[in-house]
Amino acid sequence: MPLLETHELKKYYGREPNMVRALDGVNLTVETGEFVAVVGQSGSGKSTLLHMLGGLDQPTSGYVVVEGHELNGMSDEQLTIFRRRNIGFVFQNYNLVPILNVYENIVLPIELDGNTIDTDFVSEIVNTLGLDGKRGNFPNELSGGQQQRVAIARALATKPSILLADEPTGNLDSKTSQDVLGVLKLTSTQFHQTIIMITHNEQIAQLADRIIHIEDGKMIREGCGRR
Ligand SMILES: Nc1ncnc2c1ncn2[C@@H]1O[C@H](COP(=O)(O)OP(=O)(O)OP(=O)(O)O)[C@@H](O)[C@H]1O
Repeated sequence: MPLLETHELKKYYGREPNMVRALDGVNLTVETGEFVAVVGQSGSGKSTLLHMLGGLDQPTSGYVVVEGHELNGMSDEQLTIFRRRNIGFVFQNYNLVPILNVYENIVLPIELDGNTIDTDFVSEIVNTLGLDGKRGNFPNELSGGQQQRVAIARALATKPSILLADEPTGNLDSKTSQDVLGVLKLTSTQFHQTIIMITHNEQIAQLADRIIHIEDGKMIREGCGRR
């Protein structure tokens, strides 16, 4: 069974004659441990797809199955819990909590779910992501690249089935982008973490195992990255 599967996924906004077909019949299958990049131009439907995969929004028709759970049948409350336990999100703007330090930001989702912190695992993440010396720092004391590392660490801390990254290097210069992408790649190999990353940048997408091109809400072709 694939880790994630979509079937004829559609998301339409508005009504005819002005209806926007943001997603128009996407059939996608992702296996455990894969690093998949979804590439497309602005307005091609990338964010809409990611929102559907992460249960942040409901499709017009079609469905998404993650680890055997069909997201579309879930109530908002069930979805919130499902997301917290199964999906790690990394956004362009980091979304860190400014009044919490690095360590507190990383373990926050675990605490919100009422779980005991696996301190060995969190330490492994913190060390792997090069944040050991920054545990007590606050987000405003970190560079953009460091903040994104914290966001990635936070996403990994709950051991999610899937990490969804939405233009994770969109706010970073090219050198820092390479650094953060290296961290994502390391995450994929070291923790065997399944990752779906969206980007408009072909070069960035090359880092993934598999590249899916999307245009006008449709998957137009698929290829392999450079690895
Ligand atoms: N809430 C909404 N209401 C109406 N139209 C929307 C809404 N959200 C997205 N769209 C439209 O759906 C299409 C796909 O948008 P989406 O944000 O998924 O594209 P994208 O590939 O992520 O673009 P970008 O790279 O610029 O973020 C666009 O035409 C957009 O204008």
